[in-house]
Amino acid sequence: MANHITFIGAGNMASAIIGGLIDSGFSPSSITATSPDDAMLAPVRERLGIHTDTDNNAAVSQADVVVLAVKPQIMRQVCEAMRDSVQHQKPLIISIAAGLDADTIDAWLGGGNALVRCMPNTPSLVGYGASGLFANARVSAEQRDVATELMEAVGIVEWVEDEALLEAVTAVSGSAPAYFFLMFEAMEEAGVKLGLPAATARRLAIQTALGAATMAKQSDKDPATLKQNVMSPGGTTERAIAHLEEANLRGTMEEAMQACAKRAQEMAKELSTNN
Ligand SMILES: NC(=O)C1=CN([C@@H]2O[C@H](COP(=O)(O)OP(=O)(O)OC[C@H]3O[C@@H](n4cnc5c(N)ncnc54)[C@H](OP(=O)(O)O)[C@@H]3O)[C@@H](O)[C@H]2O)C=CC1
Ligand SMILES: O=C(O)[C@@H]1CCC=N1
Repeated sequence: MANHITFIGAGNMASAIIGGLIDSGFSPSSITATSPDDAMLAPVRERLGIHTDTDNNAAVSQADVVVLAVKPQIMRQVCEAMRDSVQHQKPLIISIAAGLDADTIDAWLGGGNALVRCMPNTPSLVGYGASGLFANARVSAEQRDVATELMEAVGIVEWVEDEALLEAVTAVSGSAPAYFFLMFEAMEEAGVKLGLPAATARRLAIQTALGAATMAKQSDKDPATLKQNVMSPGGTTERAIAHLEEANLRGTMEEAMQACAKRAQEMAKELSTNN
C-alpha cells in the first residue's frame, strides 16, 4: 500500500473514497486532502482526522500517490499549477475525472508520468464502490497493485486494457448510483399514491434493493432466473414486469447509458481542446 496519499480536491467523490479507506483500516495520518478554501476543509479534517492543505504543491511534495479529484472543467489549470512539484516528486497519479483521457492529463502535468485513470462511484463511502481502472504504459506492476489495493479498500475493481472502455464503465457504474436513487424516488412516490406513508415506502424500497443486489451477487442464478422466480404465473409481479417491458424500460436504459458514454466522449473533446 502507498505510504502517503494526497487527494487534490475534497468534494463528494474524494470524501467517499477517503471515508471508505479509513473504515477499511487505512491510517488517516497517511492521507492529505486539498482545497483552495480552508473553511471547506475544516469539516473534512474534523470528521475524518486526515491532514488538509490549501496548497496543492505542498501536499504533492509529501505523496507517493496523488489522486486528482477536482471537476474535469478545472483539471487543466489545477494540473498545470502543480506541474513542477509533480515532476520533482514523480508520484503515481490517479485521476478520477470523468471524460479526461490519460495522455491529456499527463501532458498538463508535464509528461512522463505513471498515470492510472479510475472511474469510481460514490458507494465507495460505504465499502460498496465499483471502480474501472486503466493504466498508461508508464505504470509499473507494483503501481498497478497499489492502485488496485487502494480502490479495493472501498469496493470492487475491474481493470480495462482499452482506455475507451472507461466510457462504458462510467455508464454502467460511475453514474449508475443515480439511476438507482431515481428508482427509489419513483418507488416511494408510487408507494405514497398507493396509500403508504413516505418513510415506510422508502424503507421497503431500499431494503428490497439491498436484498435483490445481495441475492444477485451471491446466487449462481442469473438475474433473469431470479426475476422469473418472483413472477408467479398469472400473479402480481408478472403484471408489473409486463408493464415495464411494454414501457420499454430496457430500451430507455440503453439510451440513457449511450447518452452517458457519449457525454464522456464530448467532455474529453471539449476539455482537451478548449480548456
Ligand atoms: N460524484 C461522483 O459520483 C463521481 C465523480 N467523479 C469525478 O470526480 C471528480 C470530482 O467530482 P465531485 O467530487 O463530484 O466534485 P466536487 O465538486 O464535490 O469536488 C471537487 C472539489 O475540488 C475542490 N477544488 C476546486 N478547486 C480546487 C483546487 N484548485 N485545488 C484543490 N481542490 C479544488 C472543490 O472545492 P470547492 O467546493 O471549494 O470549489 C471541491 O471540493 C470529477 O472529476 C468527477 O468527474 C467520478 C466518478 C463519480
Ligand atoms: O456526473 C458526472 O459527470 C460524474 C462522473 C460519474 C459520476 N458523476
